[in-house]
Amino acid sequence: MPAKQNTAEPVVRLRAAGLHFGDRVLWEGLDLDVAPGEFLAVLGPNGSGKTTLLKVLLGLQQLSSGTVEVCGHPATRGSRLIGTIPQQKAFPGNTPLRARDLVALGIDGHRWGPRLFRRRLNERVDALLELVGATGYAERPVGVLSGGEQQRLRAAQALSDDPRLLLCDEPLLSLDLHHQRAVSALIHRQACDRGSAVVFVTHEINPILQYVDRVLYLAGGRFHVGTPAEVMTSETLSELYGSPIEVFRSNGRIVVVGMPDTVEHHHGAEAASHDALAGS
Ligand SMILES: Nc1ncnc2c1ncn2[C@@H]1O[C@H](COP(=O)(O)OP(=O)(O)OP(=O)(O)O)[C@@H](O)[C@H]1O
Repeated sequence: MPAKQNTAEPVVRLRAAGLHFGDRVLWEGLDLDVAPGEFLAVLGPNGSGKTTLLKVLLGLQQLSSGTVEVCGHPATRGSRLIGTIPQQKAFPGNTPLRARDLVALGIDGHRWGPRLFRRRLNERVDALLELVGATGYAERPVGVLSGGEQQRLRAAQALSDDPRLLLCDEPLLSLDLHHQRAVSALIHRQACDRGSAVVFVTHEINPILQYVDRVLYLAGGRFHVGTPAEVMTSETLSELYGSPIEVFRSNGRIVVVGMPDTVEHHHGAEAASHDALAGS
């Protein structure tokens, strides 16, 4: 049950979704709706399939079983309804783009017509640069910017065309605390004010805890969906990981103790045991 009671058609609809590579099961039997304006955090250890889930929504990865729809249609590549902040990779030093050119690339000019395009494009780019605190380096080549400066531009680019679905793959990596707060607040505003559904992959829930409606936790071929209060508990995480884990709350932060170094992936029929855990 979504935390927000939203009767609108879901932006994301996964039904009986399964994904495996060979006999290695990432997840199976995943039923999940993400509503307009909902902020879903996707957590889980390395290799649990978080980025692969985003690829499925982008139409870049076929499901092994089940169906996936985005805005009522099967997920397809190149959808302009989706904005993405990808996992960070530095731009090469000689990338022939200024910061503002990168943001402008995300904007679909056809919406405004050619005559108005140039002026309104510039206004929109200026507004986005200001939102992410990048006005000061708008004219600099992206290849010479720091990792955090580049990441703020990716956030601006992802929001530039007002996406119905915003996919974020660890977007806070390499941002200092101030800009972590600014970028996560910006993403949250996009959900609240513009009704975008947000799917936010992260290893660290605390910087976004105040914004998260629900968590999809993937681990070892199993998953659990629910509010942070339902999922981030000693009982649920111990069940998911198959070993004792303690979850504490302190000063509004969640502290998880006892994570195993490696997580066994379930294979074939064995993975069906996730059913008892699926809370969606
Ligand atoms: N096309 C593919 N063929 C085979 N295996 C793949 C393919 N794509 C992904 N995998 C495997 O699926 C697993 C999940 O990968 P994914 O990148 O989704 O993990 P993740 O949860 O995002 O991890 P991380 O936290 O490390 O970023 C990995 O073990 C990866 O090697």
